[in-house]
Amino acid sequence: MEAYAARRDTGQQRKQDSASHLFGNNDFTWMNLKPDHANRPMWIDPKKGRIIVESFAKYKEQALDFLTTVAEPLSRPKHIFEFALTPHSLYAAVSVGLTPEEIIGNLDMMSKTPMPENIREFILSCTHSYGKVKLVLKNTKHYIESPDPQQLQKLLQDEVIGPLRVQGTEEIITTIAPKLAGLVIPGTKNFAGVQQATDLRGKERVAEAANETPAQEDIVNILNEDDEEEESVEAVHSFEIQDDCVEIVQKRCLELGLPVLEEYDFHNDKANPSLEIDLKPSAQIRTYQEKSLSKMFGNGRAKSGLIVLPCGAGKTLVGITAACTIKKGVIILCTSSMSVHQWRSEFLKWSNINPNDIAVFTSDNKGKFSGSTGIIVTSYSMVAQTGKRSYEANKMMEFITKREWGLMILDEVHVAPANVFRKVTSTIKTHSKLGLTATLLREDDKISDLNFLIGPKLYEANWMELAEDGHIARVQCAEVWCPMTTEFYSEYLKLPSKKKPLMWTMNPRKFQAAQFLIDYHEKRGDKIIVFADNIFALKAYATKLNKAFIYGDTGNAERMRILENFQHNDKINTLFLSKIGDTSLDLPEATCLIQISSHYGSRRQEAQRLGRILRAKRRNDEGFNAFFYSLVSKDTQEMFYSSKRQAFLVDQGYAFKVITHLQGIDDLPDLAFNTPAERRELLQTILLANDADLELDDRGDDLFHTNDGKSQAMKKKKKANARRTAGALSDLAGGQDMAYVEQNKSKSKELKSGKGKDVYPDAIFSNLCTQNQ
Ligand SMILES: Nc1ncnc2c1ncn2[C@@H]1O[C@H](COP(=O)(O)OP(=O)(O)OP(=O)(O)O)[C@@H](O)[C@H]1O
Repeated sequence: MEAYAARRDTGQQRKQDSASHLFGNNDFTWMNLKPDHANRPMWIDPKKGRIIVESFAKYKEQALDFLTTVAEPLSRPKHIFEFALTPHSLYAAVSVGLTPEEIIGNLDMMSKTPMPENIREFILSCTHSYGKVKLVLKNTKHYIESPDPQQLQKLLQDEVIGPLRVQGTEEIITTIAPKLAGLVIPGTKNFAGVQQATDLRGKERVAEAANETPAQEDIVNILNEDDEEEESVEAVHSFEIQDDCVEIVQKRCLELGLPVLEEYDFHNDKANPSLEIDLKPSAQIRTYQEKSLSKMFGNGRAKSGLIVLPCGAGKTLVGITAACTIKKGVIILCTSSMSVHQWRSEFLKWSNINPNDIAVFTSDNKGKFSGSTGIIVTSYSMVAQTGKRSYEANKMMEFITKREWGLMILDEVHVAPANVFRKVTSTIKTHSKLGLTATLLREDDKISDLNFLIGPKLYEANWMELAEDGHIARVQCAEVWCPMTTEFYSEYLKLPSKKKPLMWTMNPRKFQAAQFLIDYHEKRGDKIIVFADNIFALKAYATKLNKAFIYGDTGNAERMRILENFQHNDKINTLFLSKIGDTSLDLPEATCLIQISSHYGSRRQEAQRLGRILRAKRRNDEGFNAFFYSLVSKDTQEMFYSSKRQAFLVDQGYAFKVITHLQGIDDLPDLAFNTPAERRELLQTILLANDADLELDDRGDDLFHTNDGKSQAMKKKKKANARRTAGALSDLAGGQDMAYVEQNKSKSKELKSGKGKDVYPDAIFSNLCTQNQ
């Protein structure tokens, strides 16, 4: 993009005034405003292809709708939204059926200034070859298909792709490809509630259009245009490629500037048996779910790609509706066996699928469906496993790999490593792939792999919009700055960098802030999750404050007992969790999060943790807000990591308030580490901490993770190295200081012994929630 800008942005006449120097190279006053610019919602930066939308503009909704299809959302704070045109976003736009001319025309129409020439060129150069080549699966064979036979000849002459054509097959096959008129997705247009909403939106737009200037009318008309296409026929040409080389061909085509689109003409698939499945009439798809699905099924075929919706926004129902639309065999891959069972029960809840037609494949269950086709729900690890399998597991894998699937749903796509996807997508033959995730963030930068392993991003929801509509909770975010005590800070400066994180986590002022916030929110009636990656800190905080905690080594039965108490026992309102609680944790009772230690600058972890309160049960109570606090030790490196972590959420429109002093903290009775002696003792403990104490919980970030053989072995090895015991702590601390470790009996132990197991009936619990509104 910058290269285009450099070529084009020369010698433009800038209007100089007294403020011009403040804008430097970003002074775009030379661009002429259109006469009716006030009615147009956006600006296009001619240098970087960035698009700025005024959130207060009249047609912002239509502009956002269109931009979600053609551009990547970068940031969506309250008043200004920023998008970027990128090769990937334009690829996604073409894949949902937009032509380069439509993209340019619509952008130009909505822009306050004429479309910059270099942006026009950029769009044309990125899109002229997109959509020309498709990957199609027919009768379990893979074909490269194109309406242009010359394009295929070029590919056949390519040194990488040429040899991958299946020998002995016709060089180029020509067939007729019917194009379908507008498709009706079950549940999105058929159901009464949604139909009414759609009608209403349509009427509002027509009424508005009656009072528009010509330019506005254009915007309304073009954006309201349906995707309907005339029934037409055209010739398509194809050649067959070897099944195990699909990825090589896809990668090579991308290098040649011909990204391969995967499309499935499921209406005309007579080779695969149809599945009896429909959404139940009670299932009403929400507007954003409908929008995301319309990107997948835009031109009557199923396109492979990624749908990004925040935690708790209903990705499962999106997947189920996709399955009900395609009505062929479906395979679903999840991150844990817990979610495998959740997916199956959600299918039974939302659709009329016969329970015999949906089976699960986990280490404990190897069921098959009874009919000629059906649904299998399994986990990535079951399919990608490399070691020796049991006889039944082998049979099951054969059952899965020997057939052709209509749809593969990949849940939580950002979590599994790229090589696992590679294994899954290359061993299972499927016509279309749908990846679901809350964030496309990976700290290992492997996210771009998803683009050709699964497909482009088809839709990304706006978190703030969903919160406004009550689909996810509104969250108030705050960063609490905790000064280091003098003695801690002078030691902090001297310590080697690997010991510093423990110092900023165990900072006594941070401890006090956590204690105060827990007390404050418990009194408000909140249920609080405190996150600490460092296990030493997790145990120290929880023990001192007499709260329950769960980390990697907590056994399954104990985890369940603690979680159950947290949900239903009004005496257990705070739960300390290591990073194993970052994902998959469904605790809609939780309304407040406090983060005391985290994985450095991980934006993904920050977003996942916030996700734990987005589905708060009370989200639709009037005036309800959930709270997310990040406690940060002032003047330490943690400040830097903290701002890095927040970047993604800030881009989603969350504003982090900085709290430098917690009102009333000094009046809290029994404030921990309030005397110099206590603080000195704590400092001694930290200075003598061994390497194991510095470790973060690396037992995966899934609370319901069931360890396979390998991770069990790792677990044992870890245990042998770790020397973290109460005894060690007290030994180091000296006589009177033993109080620190032993004075409070662990809440977790209390729960284990059954003492705290006082499960209140739901009625009392919900009464408690409303009282403390
Ligand atoms: N259209 C809808 N109508 C009613 N309820 C819905 C709808 N869509 C989703 N839900 C409900 O919202 C809740 C969250 O849905 P789901 O578990 O699919 O979210 P998710 O996006 O997968 O979240 P996570 O990323 O945390 O797993 C569920 O209780 C689900 O039943």
